Amino acid sequence: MTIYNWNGDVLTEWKLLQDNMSAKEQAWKTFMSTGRIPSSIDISPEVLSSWQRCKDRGMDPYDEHVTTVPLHVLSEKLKNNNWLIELVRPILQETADNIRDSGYRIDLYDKELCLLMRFGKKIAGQDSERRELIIGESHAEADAGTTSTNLAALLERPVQLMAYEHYKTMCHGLTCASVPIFDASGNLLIVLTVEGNCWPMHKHTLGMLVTLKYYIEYLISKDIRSYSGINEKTISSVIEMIEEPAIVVDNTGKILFSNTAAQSMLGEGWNSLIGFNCETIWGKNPFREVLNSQHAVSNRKVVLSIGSAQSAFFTTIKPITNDNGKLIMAIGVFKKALTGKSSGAACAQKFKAAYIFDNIIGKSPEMQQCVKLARETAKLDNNILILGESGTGKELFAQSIHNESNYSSGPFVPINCSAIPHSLLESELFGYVGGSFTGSKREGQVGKFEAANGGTLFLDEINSMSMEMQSKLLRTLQSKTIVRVGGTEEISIDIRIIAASNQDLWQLVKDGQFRDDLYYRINVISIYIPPLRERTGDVDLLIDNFIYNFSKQFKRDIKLNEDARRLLQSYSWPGNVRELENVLERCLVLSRVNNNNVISISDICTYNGIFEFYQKQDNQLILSDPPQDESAETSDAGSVLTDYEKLLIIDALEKYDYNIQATAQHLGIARNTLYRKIKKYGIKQG
Ligand SMILES: Nc1ncnc2c1ncn2[C@@H]1O[C@H](COP(=O)(O)OP(=O)(O)OP(=O)(O)O)[C@@H](O)[C@H]1O
Repeated sequence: MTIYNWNGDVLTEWKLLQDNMSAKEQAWKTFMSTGRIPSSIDISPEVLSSWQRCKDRGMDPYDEHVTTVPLHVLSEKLKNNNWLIELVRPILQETADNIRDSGYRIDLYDKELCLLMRFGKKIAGQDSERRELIIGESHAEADAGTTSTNLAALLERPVQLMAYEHYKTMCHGLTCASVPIFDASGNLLIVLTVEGNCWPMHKHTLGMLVTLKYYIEYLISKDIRSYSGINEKTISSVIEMIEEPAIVVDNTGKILFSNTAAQSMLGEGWNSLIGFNCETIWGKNPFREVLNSQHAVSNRKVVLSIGSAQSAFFTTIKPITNDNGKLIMAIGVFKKALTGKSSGAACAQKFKAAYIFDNIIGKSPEMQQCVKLARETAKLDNNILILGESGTGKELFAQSIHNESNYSSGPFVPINCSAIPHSLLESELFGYVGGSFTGSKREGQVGKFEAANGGTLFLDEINSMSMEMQSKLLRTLQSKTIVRVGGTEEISIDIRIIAASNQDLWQLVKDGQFRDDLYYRINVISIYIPPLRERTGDVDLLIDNFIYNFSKQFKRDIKLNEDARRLLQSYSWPGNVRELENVLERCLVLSRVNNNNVISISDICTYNGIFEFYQKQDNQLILSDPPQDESAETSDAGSVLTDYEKLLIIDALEKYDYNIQATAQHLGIARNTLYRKIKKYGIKQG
C-alpha cells in the first residue's frame, strides 16, 4: 500500500511503517499459535506481557464478543463521574470536532476502564455494527485483551497500539492511543483513548493526546473535587453520614456533591444539578453569603425551587478552608421546614385569625396611635409584645397583626399561659412523643409550636409563665427548633411570636420573676393598649358597635336611652372592652326577655359591677331619671333597681328628718320628682 501526502509525494516513512506492521502481524500470528515471537521481530515487552496474560487466561483472540457492564452499574458510574464528564466534555467535544475528518474519535473510560462517553463519529470501514463500541463496554484486559486503554492504565503513561499489537483480531484494523488522567494525588480518574482506522495512521495522535492529558489534569487540579485528602470518595462518605439532605459547593458556588437524602430532596433531576452554580439553580441563596463572608449561617430559612415547586428549608452552611486558610468549599445541611403545605395548611384551617385592623373600634388618639404602630410592625417579622390590662383588645391586635403579616397564610395559634397548669404547659407547647408520660396519647401529640409552624403563636399572659418554661421558650426562640417531650428529634420551626401580658413585664423582670434575656427577645417591638377609661370617646363608639351587632344577632331593633348611655360613659370599666361587651350583651338578652326595645339604667344596673358603682356615686343620675318604661320596673331585673332607689330615698328622708326640700336637694332632684317617687314607692312620710 502506498501512502501519499497531500502534495502527491510518496511518504517513505509510511513504507517503513507498513513493513513494520507486516512484521508485527507475523509476530502476533506466531505468538497465538506457539506462545512465542520470532526473536527478529521487535514487540515491546509491555505488549508481549499483556498478550501472555491474555493467553494465560485462555482468551480466544478471534472472539468478537463485547463485554458490557450491567445497566445499573453503568448508571452508577455515570453518576459518580458526572463532574469529570462535565469538566472534560467541552474540551473533548471540540477536539473531536477538529479531528472529525481524520476518521478519529475520542473515548472516555472510567478508572475501571468502562466506556462512559464517546466523542466523534463511527470509524469508516472498521466499525461493523458489532465492532461499534457501545457505552458500557469494558476495556479491561480480561474482557478486551490487549488494548492501549488498559495498557495506559496499567503502565500509568501514554500508550499507542497499532493493528496487530492488539490481542484480539477485532481490533486489528485500528490504531489507538490512550492517556491516563490522574488527580493531583496521582489517583487514576479516567483514561482517554483516540482511535481510528489503522490506515492512514497519524503519528501526531499521541502527541495531541498527551497535550490534552496535561491540560485536563491542570483543570482537575484546580477543581476541589480532586484535592488531595478531600477527594470525591472522602467527601461522599462524610456527607453520606449526615441524615438530612447535605450539599457541597466549591469555592465558586458550583455544586459538587449531594448525599442520598439530598438526592431524594432534589428529586429525579438532581444529577443534572451537579456541576452547576447554586445561584443558577436556586437564585439568591445563603451559600453565596457563606462563600463571601467565610462565616457559617445557621438555621436560615430558604425557599428552594425543586422541580416546579417551591419548598422551604432551614439550612446551616459552614465554610471549609484548607490548612492555609484558603476557602475551598462550603457544606450545607437542609431541614425541611414544616410550613405551608404540611402541618401549616391543616393548622391554618383550624387556627384562623378572625380579626383585621378594620375591626378595631376606636377613634381616640391613643387608639389610633396603637393601630398605626401595630400596622407598621405587622410586616416586620420581629417578635411583638402587647401590653395592656385584661380585656383591652390584646388578642384582637395580635390577630390583626397576624392577618397583615408575612405569616398570614399560616395558622394563628393562641395559647393562654395562665389557663394551663405549669406541669402541662410544656407538653402543650412542645407536644410529646407517644407514651412519654402517664395519660399521654399513644400516638403522641403535636404541640402549639408545631401547630403554629409557618404562622403566628400568640402567647397570651406570658407573665404567668414559670421560670423553667421561660428558659425553654428562650432556647426555642434562639435555636428555632423544638424537641417534643420524651423525644430526641429536633424539629425546625418558623413562627412569629406575639406575646401579651396584662402585667408590667419590666417590673416582673426587676422583681426577678421574669427572665430579662427572654424579655429582650420577645420585646423587640412593644405595643401598649391603654385601658378603656383613658380612651376619650371610644366608649360611645364601642357601645354603638356592640348594640348594632347584638341587634343584628338577636334580630331586634334595640336602642339605648340617654341616661343609660351616660351611665355607661361614666363607669370606669375595669374589665375594659370585654366588660362593656358583656354588659351590653346581657342588656340585649334582658330586653328580649322583657320584650323591651330600649335599654335603660335599670337594665344596666342588673350588672353587679355597675350597680356597685352607683352605690358609691351621689346617685344624682339614677334619681333624676325615673325609668321611662314602667313595665321594665316590674321585671326581676328592674325590681333590684327600684328597691335600691326606694332605699336611697328612705335613707335620705331619714337623714333630713323627712324634710322634702333638704332631701330633694341632697338627692339632686326636683321636689316634685321626690314627691312622685315617694308616692310611687309607697314610702310612708315620717
Ligand atoms: N377596639 C376594639 N374594638 C372592638 N372590639 C374590641 C376592641 N377591643 C377589644 N374588643 C373585644 O373585647 C373582647 C376582649 O378582647 P381581647 O380578648 O382581645 O382582650 P385581651 O386584652 O386579649 O384580654 P385578656 O388580657 O383577658 O386576654 C373581645 O371580644 C374583643 O373582640
